[in-house]
Amino acid sequence: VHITVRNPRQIFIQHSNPAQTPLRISGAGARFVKVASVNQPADRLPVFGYGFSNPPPPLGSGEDPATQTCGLSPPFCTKSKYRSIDGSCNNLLRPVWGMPQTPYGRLVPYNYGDGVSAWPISRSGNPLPNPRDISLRLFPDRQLIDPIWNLNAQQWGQIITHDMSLTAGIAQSHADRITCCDNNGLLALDATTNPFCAPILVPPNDPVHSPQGTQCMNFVRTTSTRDRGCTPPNAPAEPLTTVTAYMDLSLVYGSSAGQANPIRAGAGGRLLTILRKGQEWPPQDPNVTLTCESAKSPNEPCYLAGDIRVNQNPQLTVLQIILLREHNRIADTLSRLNPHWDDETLFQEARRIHIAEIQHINYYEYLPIFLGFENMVKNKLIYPGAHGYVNDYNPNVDPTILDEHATAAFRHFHTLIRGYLKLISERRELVGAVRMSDWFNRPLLLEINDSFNNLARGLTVQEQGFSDQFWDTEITQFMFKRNNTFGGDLRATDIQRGRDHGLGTYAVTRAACGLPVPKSFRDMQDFMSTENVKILRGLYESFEDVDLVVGGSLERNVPGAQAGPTFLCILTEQFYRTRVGDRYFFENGADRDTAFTPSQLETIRSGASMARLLCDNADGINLMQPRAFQQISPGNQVVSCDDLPAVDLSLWQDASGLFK
Ligand code: HEM
Repeated sequence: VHITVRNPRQIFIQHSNPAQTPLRISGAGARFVKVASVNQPADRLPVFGYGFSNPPPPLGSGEDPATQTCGLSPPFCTKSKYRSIDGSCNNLLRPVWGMPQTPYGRLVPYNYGDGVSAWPISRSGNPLPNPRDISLRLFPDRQLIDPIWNLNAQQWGQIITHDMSLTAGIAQSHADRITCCDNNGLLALDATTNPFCAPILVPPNDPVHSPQGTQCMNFVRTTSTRDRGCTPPNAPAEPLTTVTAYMDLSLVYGSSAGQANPIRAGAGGRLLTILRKGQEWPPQDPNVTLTCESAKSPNEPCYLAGDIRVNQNPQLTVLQIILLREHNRIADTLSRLNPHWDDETLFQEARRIHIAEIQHINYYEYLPIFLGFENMVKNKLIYPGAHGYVNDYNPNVDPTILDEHATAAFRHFHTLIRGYLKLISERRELVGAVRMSDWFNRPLLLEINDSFNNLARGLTVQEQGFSDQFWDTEITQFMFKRNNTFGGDLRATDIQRGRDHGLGTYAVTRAACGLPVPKSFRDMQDFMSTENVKILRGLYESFEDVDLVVGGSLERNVPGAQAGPTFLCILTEQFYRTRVGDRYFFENGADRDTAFTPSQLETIRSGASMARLLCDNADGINLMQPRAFQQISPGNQVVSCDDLPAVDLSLWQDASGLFK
């Protein structure tokens, strides 16, 4: 069945039997008819289903690179075969696009209380409903699990997130730099005086926190262009992101030379590792007490990587380590094939192959699960079965991460999180489980006995949570609880962050997506359940006040996808831009200096898979199901890792010495 959401912009989703969907996904086990290579004219506007074109101002029309980087010196570009570490010069005409320390992009105008930076308010001028109250009433814990996809699908989403954005000035894992609400849940002196403070107040009827006497949860506002003094007086504050926007594994390699250099080994093109009990682990963070605040001793493992969030939760850290080892595995193989290559060539070539593998996994294996296969094909996000290059790079498409994506739509997938993590043996038997909140910011767990391998297998065996309005209490009652009985609430934080960034409301964003716009609470029943609309009516004064973060998460999922129409619109737009706005996207062959050879591209397409990534980089994993984002099932049984296709790195052998 084709589902068509109303004109002029449309979402097409093929409603297919979900059990069959995975068979359509590329990677291991894909069956596609080959099509010829695709050439998109480079100067076309993004002909994308939703029609957001946001054409950039013509060059020379006052676009000032210095303001775009908020005071940092604009980059000087030389054309290179390799991506820069900070994303600069990916777009040769607009070299700051996608760089760290630049503002998030926007689909709809800012919605601050005063149009500049003040906290958003309701139409009537009254405060918006309390975010913790909204969380308690609309996002409770029901433990509904996904029948098809495993925890790896959930966890990989966080990897993609960390590759794409990071709010400036916010720790997102360890203690914030400003205390608006102290560790005992009491309002601090700064709460009312520090302009960065917007603590989440605990409502008096909070069944969890009120009896404890907890008044608040800490919340620090994101650093914006105004805070850095690079916005004119009456222009809206633009929140900043601090990592590269590109899908370039910045979480592995860092987003600046200062981050990248300390994690490089300086020989063999490798990243730095420490050998313990015969396995490679990331280097130690020099500031254990700050970074891994839950560590009981400064000698506990606390990792340093390209992203400051690396230690945040055990399964995130498992995947970061898998990615670190994959880089070194590629570098070691290249070094054997090409003994004449120096450290820099080996590093850059390994990085380039690694990024291509992950882009392939992200677009052809992961995203179709959440955005819907047909939706991605129709909107030109993927070209399944393509043979040869897909030349769709468009220098007019800005790859900057949209605030609506990072602060609302992609955060919806916090709903998939499971609070207890299963430990699974090689025989795929349950050997234990850990509670997430016992191990936030404490990666020691991974090095206890065989936990790393057990957790990695657990990712592929345990079910992810269902994509719905139900959230696990480990992240709504116990997040970063440290030594306390209870902790923070990620859902309330997401709602508060949306307001902090002045996101447009739910109704305004629906309009921007070309979706039917509600004219009353009652109209909202077309997109969400009557019970939820009733609760919304009890919380908000007007349907026009409903936050995007809240309304978007309550919509019924579009068949074949794991989000409602509004979030699907935003996600599809973002991942379109991320692909088409990246000159180095792995399928792009328009520029011979940066392209893979046709045979290299084919081996990435046929050999890179999530299953192979896990097999190759966890010592104890010798068996894996081919579709590693999907639970083990009759059509997806574990097989020997040796039977899974692999990327043929011999195609990078440089016998002629021409490479260097
Ligand atoms: C156990 C898993 C996870 C935990 C504990 C977690 C926790 C957090 C926290 C604490 C923040 C910052 C909140 C704030 O202060 O605004 C955040 C941000 C975010 N999370 Fe998660 N998260 C998890 C998994 C995921 C997953 C699976 C996704 C998506 C598939 C996701 C998407 C995002 C996004 C897009 C942001 C905003 C990033 C930025 O621009 O800074 N997270 N998460």
